[in-house]
Amino acid sequence: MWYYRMSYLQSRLKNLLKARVIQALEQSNFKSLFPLAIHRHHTASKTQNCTWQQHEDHFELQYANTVMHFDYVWLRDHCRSASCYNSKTHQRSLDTASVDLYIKPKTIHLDETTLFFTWPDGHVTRYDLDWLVKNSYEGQKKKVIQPRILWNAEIYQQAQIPSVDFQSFLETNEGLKMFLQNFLLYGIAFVENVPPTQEHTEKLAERISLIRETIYGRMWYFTSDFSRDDTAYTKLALDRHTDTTYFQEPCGIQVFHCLKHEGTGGRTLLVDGFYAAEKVLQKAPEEFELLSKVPLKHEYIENVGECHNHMIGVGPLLNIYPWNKELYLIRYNNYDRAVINTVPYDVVHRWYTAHRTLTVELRRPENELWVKLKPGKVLFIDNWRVLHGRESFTGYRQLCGCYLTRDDVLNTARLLGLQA
Ligand SMILES: C[N+](C)(C)CCCC[C@H](N)C(=O)O
Ligand SMILES: O=C(O)CCC(=O)C(=O)O
Ligand SMILES: [Fe+2]
Repeated sequence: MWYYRMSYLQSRLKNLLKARVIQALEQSNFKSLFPLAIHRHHTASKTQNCTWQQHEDHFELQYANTVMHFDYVWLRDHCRSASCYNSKTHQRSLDTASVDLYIKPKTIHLDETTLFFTWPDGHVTRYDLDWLVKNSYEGQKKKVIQPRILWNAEIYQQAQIPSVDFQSFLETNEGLKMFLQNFLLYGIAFVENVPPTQEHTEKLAERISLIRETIYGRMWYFTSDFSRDDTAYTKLALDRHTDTTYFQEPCGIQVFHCLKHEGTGGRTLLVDGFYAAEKVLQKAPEEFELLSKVPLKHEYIENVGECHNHMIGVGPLLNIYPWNKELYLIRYNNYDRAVINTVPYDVVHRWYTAHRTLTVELRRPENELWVKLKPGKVLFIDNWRVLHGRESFTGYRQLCGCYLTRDDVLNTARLLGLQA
């Protein structure tokens, strides 16, 4: 919690200082020096109800049931006029460092749904009111970046999500879009009737993304042959985990295709990490907070044959966007978690308590979705959200797959009109 307190205190201190400064200014009659002290404007028209106030250090706008606060530098920086912004490349041309940090508008006026700011040098900026609502901090705070359906086994099974057919995935935008929509909502999705070869699996992957090459290769192909220093390359059971927690940026998506299994066992376990984390948030919010604030290391050390690797990734178990507290990444791999030496003893004890609470949620049998991967059925897993594991097995089992770069999967989804 000490991470949290530091920044909280800092911001309290800042606010206190700000209040003091304003008080001091008012007491010594400095107010008259600032002609813009506070200007209130009420504009009620037939179509919109918009009110604004010009404060000393920011612009306050009420519109579409939202009270918004805009810094003047921010407003000047976001001018979309032809000289400040290239709307063809969608890039800023304005040199932000040339803006006076104490800039204030000379005049402000509203015309229909557009606000006009005239700056001291005469430059005019137009802001569409809806654009401001959409891009204000207050507007963003109320929104989720990624809509999701959190699930346990029953919720997932009841949803009866269809698998997408290989042909329709490769050849139609509808097939691909349906697949991606399900993938974004649930964090897992299946493609069926895939010819059981590495080449066809690669084709699938390339349809939605770039393949993320790692120390395991580009497309990997593995059996229980101990070829690498990792339990994945055995017949042992693997408890739920996310992969590559020891990368600074864990792989975004994992693709699995079981090409062959002559034997018993070997089912795949899937658990929605965000569903479990949400339960922790409801039951013990301070534990959720701790898991999202305490950074830890995960580590991969290997010395086998030609493979010499030492990877270290640092980050908290739960990663959230600070402005809306939305979860976007869970790192959970008890096998690969490194020595904890970055956390003082009293915090570490509370961290273990929080880790236990999360583990209890992740291990509830009702949260476990078990599937048997078969040749022809390819599974895509959001490795930032859904944990996977496997049952021990007998006999010869061959799995192929790859990791995908997350940015490129999301890019494909956005190009198809999905929110991602
Ligand atoms: C998928 N593939 C077999 C290539 C890699 C396995 C990586 C296993 C590692 N312990 C981790 O969880 O990251
Ligand atoms: O063998 C399996 O089904 C999965 C093993 C595993 O966790 C992995 O390869 O990442
Ligand atoms: Fe794994």
